[in-house]
Amino acid sequence: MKFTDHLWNAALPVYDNILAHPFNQEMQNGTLPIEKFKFYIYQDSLYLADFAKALATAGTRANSSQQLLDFLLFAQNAIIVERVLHESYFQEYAIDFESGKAPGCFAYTNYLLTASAFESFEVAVAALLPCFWIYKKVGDHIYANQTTPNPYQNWIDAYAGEEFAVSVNKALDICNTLAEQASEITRQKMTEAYLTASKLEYIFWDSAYRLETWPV
Ligand SMILES: Cc1ncc(CO)c(N)n1
Ligand SMILES: Cc1ncsc1CCO
Repeated sequence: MKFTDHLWNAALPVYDNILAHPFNQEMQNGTLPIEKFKFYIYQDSLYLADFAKALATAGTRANSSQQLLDFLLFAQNAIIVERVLHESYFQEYAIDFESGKAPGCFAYTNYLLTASAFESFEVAVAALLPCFWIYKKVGDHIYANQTTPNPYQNWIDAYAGEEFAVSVNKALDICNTLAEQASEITRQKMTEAYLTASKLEYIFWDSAYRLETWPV
């Protein structure tokens, strides 16, 4: 069994809860209120900016120039995706939030930045993997089960698309290669990091659905 199969099994309950979350259910049937989508897009632009930094930071500790290049390309793609959000949704929906990160986004980005800088490369990769893999799985699931026409079609297509799949498969391969050469303790830490980041993915969607704010 591949290490990533083990990771998938470990976080399966979290994934099932992500699919069942009203944000994704309503995204799938096209009824998600637009204020919630706008809030999500704004939070996601803040997320992607830090995610790009985390990917580049993790890359600096890669074991080979190929892995460094892969992570730098992921970082570049995350910046490109963030810019597309600004050029498309921010214009279309006149998004003009100034509130900054909600607690869910804050928790997730800080976790990824910390893991990418202060954990081993192996653990950093495991922490960054749910951003790829869970989004791909959720995108594919929604694409296959969606109501058509759907106002969120562009978003769905981006994550169900073939271009994104290439990056996801590359990240999975790197994670498996690292796990094969790692000690059992490191593999346990990788599983822990993967689980934490998966739960933070859930928290991120839940935060958007609740239009989460900070206590005053
Ligand atoms: C919160 C979050 N996780 C993952 C992705 C996909 O990279 C995204 N755009 N946003
Ligand atoms: C995982 C991920 N999400 C948005 S961009 C990116 C890197 C893909 O190359």
